[in-house]
Amino acid sequence: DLQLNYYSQSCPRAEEIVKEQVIKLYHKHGNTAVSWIRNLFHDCMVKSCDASILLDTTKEQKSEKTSQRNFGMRNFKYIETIKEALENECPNTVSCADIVVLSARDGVVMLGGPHIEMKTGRRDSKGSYLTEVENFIPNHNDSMSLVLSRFQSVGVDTEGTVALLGAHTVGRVHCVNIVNRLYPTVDPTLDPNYANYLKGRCPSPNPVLKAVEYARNDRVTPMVLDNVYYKNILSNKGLLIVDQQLVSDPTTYPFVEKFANDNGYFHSQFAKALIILSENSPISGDKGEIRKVCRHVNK
Ligand code: HEM
Ligand SMILES: [Ca+2]
Repeated sequence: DLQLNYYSQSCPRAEEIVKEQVIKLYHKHGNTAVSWIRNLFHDCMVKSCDASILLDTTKEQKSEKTSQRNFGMRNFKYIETIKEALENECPNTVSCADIVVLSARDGVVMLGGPHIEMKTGRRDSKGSYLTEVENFIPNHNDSMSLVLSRFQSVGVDTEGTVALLGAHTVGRVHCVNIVNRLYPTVDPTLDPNYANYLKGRCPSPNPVLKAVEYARNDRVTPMVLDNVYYKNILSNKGLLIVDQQLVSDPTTYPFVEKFANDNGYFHSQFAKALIILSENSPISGDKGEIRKVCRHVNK
């Protein structure tokens, strides 16, 4: 079972080592901290927090990273940097799944979010679940009722879902995920000045998939995990359809207002929901394994 400080006997400095590495990496590549938060969602949502997202494609199976829903995910190689630091001190002890969770926790702090107590003791999957990804991770233009039901299935309620989407207060979105709101006509729910900015970022209606054309999720404080996201969507400056729907849907709107008015309250609800997500069906006992390298299963 998961517990606080699971490694206190087997690797007393485990959490400290993860934090040191997250801080170091943040100072070299600030966007690593952003990636760690997205990693937690894309790993934990699909079956369990079991580091299945981290596995590379092999002869036997294709990586979850190849799913369209995981498009744009980056910095996986730096997970290995964290893992190597842990292996140096305590070989074969700390799971990649716990690295996913602890690095997200520390990434949140680097981006000015709350410190969140997270349990550890997860084990790593022995395979990936590419074909399952689309059953769990919603698309950027799915309906709010589908989004809410997906999160409900892992125990996150409506308020928690609205809080978790606040993660879109950091990072970027590639033009492929935006152009459907700009061309041939501008989505009427989009602020016209903001639409012009987005057209400047994404000048072509048919962007090349891998082109480095993207817009910041939040232009005001793009590297701070704050409630500006909610202020943006209240003024029709949501980037994705799913973001903007939080305002137009009457079940989510009250929470948008609450979070927009109170950053501390947003942080507390974000923390609560991230813990629930991080505890989604962990692998424990003698199932799974502790990977030696996060991108492939043990030989
Ligand atoms: C309905 C739920 C969600 C959908 C449909 C969704 C969709 C997306 C899309 C399409 C992108 C842009 C990818 C790209 O073009 O590069 C993105 C980025 C991001 N998402 Fe989500 N997301 C959802 C929920 C979440 C949650 C719950 C979190 C974390 C708690 C999260 C964290 C992030 C982060 C941090 C980025 C920026 C990544 C970067 O800059 O590298 N998302 N999301
Ligand atoms: Ca997973």
